[in-house]
Amino acid sequence: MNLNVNQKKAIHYVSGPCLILAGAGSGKTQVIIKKIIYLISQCHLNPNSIFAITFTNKAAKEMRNRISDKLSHNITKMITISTFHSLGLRIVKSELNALNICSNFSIFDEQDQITVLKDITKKNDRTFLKKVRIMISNWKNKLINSYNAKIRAKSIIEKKYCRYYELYEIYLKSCNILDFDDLIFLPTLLLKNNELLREKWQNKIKYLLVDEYQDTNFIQYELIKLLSKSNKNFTLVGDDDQSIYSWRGARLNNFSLLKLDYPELKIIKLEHNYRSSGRILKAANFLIENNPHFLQKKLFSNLEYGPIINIIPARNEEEEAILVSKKILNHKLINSSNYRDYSVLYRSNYQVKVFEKVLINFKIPYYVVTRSSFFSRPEIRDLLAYLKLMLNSNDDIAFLKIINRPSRGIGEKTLKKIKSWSIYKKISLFDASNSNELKSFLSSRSFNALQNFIILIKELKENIFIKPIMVLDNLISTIKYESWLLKNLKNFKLYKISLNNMHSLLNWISELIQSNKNKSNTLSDIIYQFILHNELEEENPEDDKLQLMTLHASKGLEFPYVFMIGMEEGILPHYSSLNNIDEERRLTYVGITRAKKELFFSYSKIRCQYGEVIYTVPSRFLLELPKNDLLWKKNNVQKNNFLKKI
Ligand SMILES: Nc1ncnc2c1ncn2[C@@H]1O[C@H](COP(=O)(O)OP(=O)(O)OP(=O)(O)O)[C@@H](O)[C@H]1O
Repeated sequence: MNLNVNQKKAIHYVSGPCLILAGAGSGKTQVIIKKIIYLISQCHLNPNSIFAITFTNKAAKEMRNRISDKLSHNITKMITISTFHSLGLRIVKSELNALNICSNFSIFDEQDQITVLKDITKKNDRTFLKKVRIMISNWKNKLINSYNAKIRAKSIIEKKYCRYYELYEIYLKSCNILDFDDLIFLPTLLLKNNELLREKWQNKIKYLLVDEYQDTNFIQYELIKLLSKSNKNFTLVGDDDQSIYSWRGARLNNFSLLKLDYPELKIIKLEHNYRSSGRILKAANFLIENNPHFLQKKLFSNLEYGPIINIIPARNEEEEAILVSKKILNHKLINSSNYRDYSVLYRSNYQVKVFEKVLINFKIPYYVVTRSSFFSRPEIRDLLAYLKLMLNSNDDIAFLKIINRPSRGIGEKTLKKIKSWSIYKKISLFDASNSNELKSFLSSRSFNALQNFIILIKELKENIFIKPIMVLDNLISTIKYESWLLKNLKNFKLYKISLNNMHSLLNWISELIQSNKNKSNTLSDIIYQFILHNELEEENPEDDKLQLMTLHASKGLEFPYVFMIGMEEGILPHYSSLNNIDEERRLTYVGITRAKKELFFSYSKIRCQYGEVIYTVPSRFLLELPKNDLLWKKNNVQKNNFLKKI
C-alpha cells in the first residue's frame, strides 16, 4: 500500500507535539502503527519507552497484532499498548506505597458500585443509584475528590450527594478497593502532586501516542499533559466529527486546549478517504458541514461515485423491518454478496427487537452486537467473586455476591447481624463472619453454615497462587455449583451454555498463567484484566451473518452495505439529546461513513414508544443530505405530511 503525502508527513513528524486530524476512513490506524514502527526502526527509540493509548482493549490487541506482523514478537511485547484504564492500573500497581494502597486491592465494576451505593444511600431506586454513581464518576473525571466537591457544593441537595461521595470514598478505602474511575483519577492526582514520580514517568515515556483523541475527557487530557510534560513528544490522533461520547465526559474542547497549551503544535490533516464511494462521502460532507468545526476538513475519495442512496419509508416498525429484510435478500441475490457484507445500524438498543422477529421469519442469519460481555454473565461473575474474595478478604461486595451462591441457608437476618457486627468492630464481613463472638447472635445452623463457608475460602486460598486451576475445579465440585446451576436455570440449554462459559474461563486463566509464567502477581493481574475487559462481544468473522448494532458500537468498523434504520425525529436525533443536536449529527455521520459501497436509510411513519403510538416525521438529517443523491421510495407516505407529536 502506498502512503499518501499527508500520511507520510504524519508518520515522520516526531520532533514535538503533533495532532493528526484524521477523517473517517483516512487510514489513521495504519498511520499509528507505521509511526510506532518508524520510531523503533528509524528513530531507534527503545520499544520500552513507547506508549500507545487506544480507546478499547480490542483496538489495543489489534494494534499489537498488526505491529507484530512487521516487528519481532519480542520487540512488540516491549511496547506499551493499552487503554487509559490499563495504563492507570499499571501506574497504580507501580506506585502502591505512594498511593497508600495494599497490593491485594480489588477493582469494582458498575454493578458493584451500585450495590455499595444502595447501602450508603439506603435507597433501592436503581435510577437514583445510577445518578449518584454518575455524579461520583463525573467528580472523579474532573479530578475533584469528595472534600473539594463538598467545598464547592451550594444547595442542600448537592451537599447530600457530596456526603454520599465521601461515604463511598471511605468505604472503598477501608475495603482496599478501587473503582474504574480511580484507575485514572488516582494516578493523575499522584503525578500532579508528586514531582519525583512525575519525572520518573516522564523519563519512562519517550513517545506517547493516543488514538481516538476526540473521545478523551478532562482527566485523560490532564494525564496526557502530565506524562508528556518534559519532552512534549506525542502524537494524538482524532476526528472532531466523530466525537460521540460527550455523555461520558468526552470534550471537544480538548482540541482547542491543545492549541493553547502547545503553541508549537503541528497539525496534519488526513482527508483522503479510502473507504467509501464518492456519493456516500458527499452525503457525509454535506451533513457534517452543518456542525461547527475545530478546523475545516473535507474528505475526498478516488473511488467510483456509486449508486444512489435509497430512503425506504414504512407505515410502521414491523413494515420497516420487513422492507429492509426484503431489500437485503434481493440485494444479496443480485450482487452475489454475503450476509456479513451488510449491517443494520440504529440509535437505540430497543429498535432491534422488532427486526429480530422479522429476520427469524425470513430465515436471515444475523448477529446482534451487544455490550454484555462474557464477564458480565452470572456464572463468570460468581467465579470471579470467589477469586476476588480469596485474594482480598476485605472485598465485602464479593463476599455478599457469593455468600448464598449456591444457597447455604444464610438468610437476610443472618446477613444483617454479620453487617452490624462488622460495623461495630470496624472489620470486613469476612472477618466478622470469622469471629467466634458472632456465635451468640446466630442460630447454630446459620453459624455452622457461615463457618463452613469461611473454612472453604481459607482452604482454597492456601493454594490459589500455586495451583489456581485446581483450586477453581475444587471449588466448583465442593460447592456443587453445577447441580445448583441446573436447578436454578431450569433450562438445559442455558445450563450447557453456562458450563461452556465456565470451561472457557478456566482454559483462559490457565493459558494466561502459562504465558506469564515468570511474572509475579499473575493471578490478580489476570482478574484485573478480566474486570477491565467489558467490551463488545466479538463474532467469528468467518460466520456469514448480517450484523446489527447501535451507531455507537459501529465506530471504527466498515461494511460494504449499510442500512441506517429509524431515521426519524425523536429517534435520530434522539428526543433526549435535542439539546445536543451536533453530537446526534456526528453520530449520523459515523453511521454514514461506515458504508463502503452502498447506503440505505429507512424510517417508519408510526412508532410505538413506551406503550404509546406516535406519528413521526423523517429525521432532519435526511433533509440535510444532497437532494440529487437521494431516492425517496414511494410507500403512500408523503415525506412532509406527518403529524408531529413528539
Ligand atoms: N494509503 C492508503 N492506500 C490505500 N488504502 C488505504 C491507505 N490508507 C488506508 N487505507 C485503507 O483505508 C481503509 C480505512 O482505514 P482505517 O480503518 O485505518 O481508517 P480509520 O481512519 O481508522 O477510519 P475510521 O475513523 O472511520 O474508523 C482501510 O481499509 C485501509 O486499509
